[in-house]
Amino acid sequence: MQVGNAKRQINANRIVVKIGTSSLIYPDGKLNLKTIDQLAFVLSALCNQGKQVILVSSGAIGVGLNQLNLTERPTSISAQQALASIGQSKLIMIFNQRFEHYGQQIGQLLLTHDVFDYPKSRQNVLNTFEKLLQRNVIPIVNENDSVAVDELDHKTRFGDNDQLSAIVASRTNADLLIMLSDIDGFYNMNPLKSPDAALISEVDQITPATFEVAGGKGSEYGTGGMFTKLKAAERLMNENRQMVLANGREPKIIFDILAGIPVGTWFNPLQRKEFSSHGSK
Ligand SMILES: Nc1ncnc2c1ncn2[C@@H]1O[C@H](COP(=O)(O)OP(=O)(O)O)[C@@H](O)[C@H]1O
Ligand SMILES: N[C@@H](CCC(=O)OP(=O)(O)O)C(=O)O
Repeated sequence: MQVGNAKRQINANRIVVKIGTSSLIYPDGKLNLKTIDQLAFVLSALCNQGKQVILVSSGAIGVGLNQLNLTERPTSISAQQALASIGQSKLIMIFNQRFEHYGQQIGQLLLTHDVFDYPKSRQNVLNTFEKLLQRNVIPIVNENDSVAVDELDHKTRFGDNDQLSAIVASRTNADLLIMLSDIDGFYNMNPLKSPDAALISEVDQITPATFEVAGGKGSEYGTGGMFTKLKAAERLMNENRQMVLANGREPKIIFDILAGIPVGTWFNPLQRKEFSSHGSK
C-alpha cells in the first residue's frame, strides 16, 4: 500500500463503471436524480469521445422500496425478489429517459451466475456485449435478482454487483473498472468507525492485511461494504487489470479518473508498474 499524488498512467478505451445503491438513493430512500442525470451525461460524453462503456448499476431493490414507500428492506427472499422486479423496471426507465436526453442508446442485461458458468450462454452474452458496444450502445447490467437463487445444488447468484462488475470487466476484456461508491476511496481503517482513517491513494497488491481493514456496508442500502470491493480489485489485479474506487456523488469524477488525476484509490497491479517502468508501455 502506498499514498501518492503523482499523475496516474491510465489509458482506458473499454471501461466498466459500477455504481452502488448508496450513490443512487439518498439515505431517506428518495432517488438521487442529480447523480443519475450526471452519470448519464458523463457516460454519454465518453461514448461520443469514442470510448466503449458498460454500466453495472445496482439499485433495483432500493428503487423498489422507494416505489412502494417502504423504508425497511424485507427479510424474505421472495419479497426482495418482487421488489427487485418493481425497482429494476423503474430504474431502467429512468436511465432510459436520462440517456435519451443526451442522445445515447442503452441496452439492459440482467445476468445470473450460470450465464457465465456454461460456455454456450457465456459466449452468447459476450457476443451481445460486443454487438452493443460496436453499435455505440451502453449495456446496463444488473444481477437478475428476481430469478437468482442460491441453494446448495442451484447456485446462480453473484451475490453482489462488486463481484459482478469485476467478472464483466474481466470477461469483456475491459481496460479499467471504475467503482463508484458513497465513500472517497479505500481507507486504512473503516472511516465509519475511525475518524482518523486516511485515504489510500494507490494499492499495488492485495494481501490478507488489506482485507483486515475492510469493514462492512456504510448505509441501509449498501450490501457488501469494502470487502466485496477488495475482492473485485483482487480478481482484476490478478489479471493485470486496473480498478479505481471513487466517490459516486459527482460522477463527473470519471473525467478526472480518466485524465490520470489522483482521486479515489487506484488499484494498480505491481506487474503493470514493472512493465511500464521498463518503458514498454
Ligand atoms: N477501509 C474502508 N475504507 C472505506 N470504506 C469502508 C472501509 N471499511 C468499510 N467501509 C464502508 O464501506 C462502505 C461502502 O460499501 P457499500 O455500503 O456496500 O456501498 P455501495 O452501495 O457503494 O456498494 C462505505 O460507506 C464505508 O462505510
Ligand atoms: N442487485 C442488487 C444490488 C446488489 C448490490 O451489490 O448492491 P450495492 O452494494 O449497492 O452495489 C440491486 O439491484 O438491488
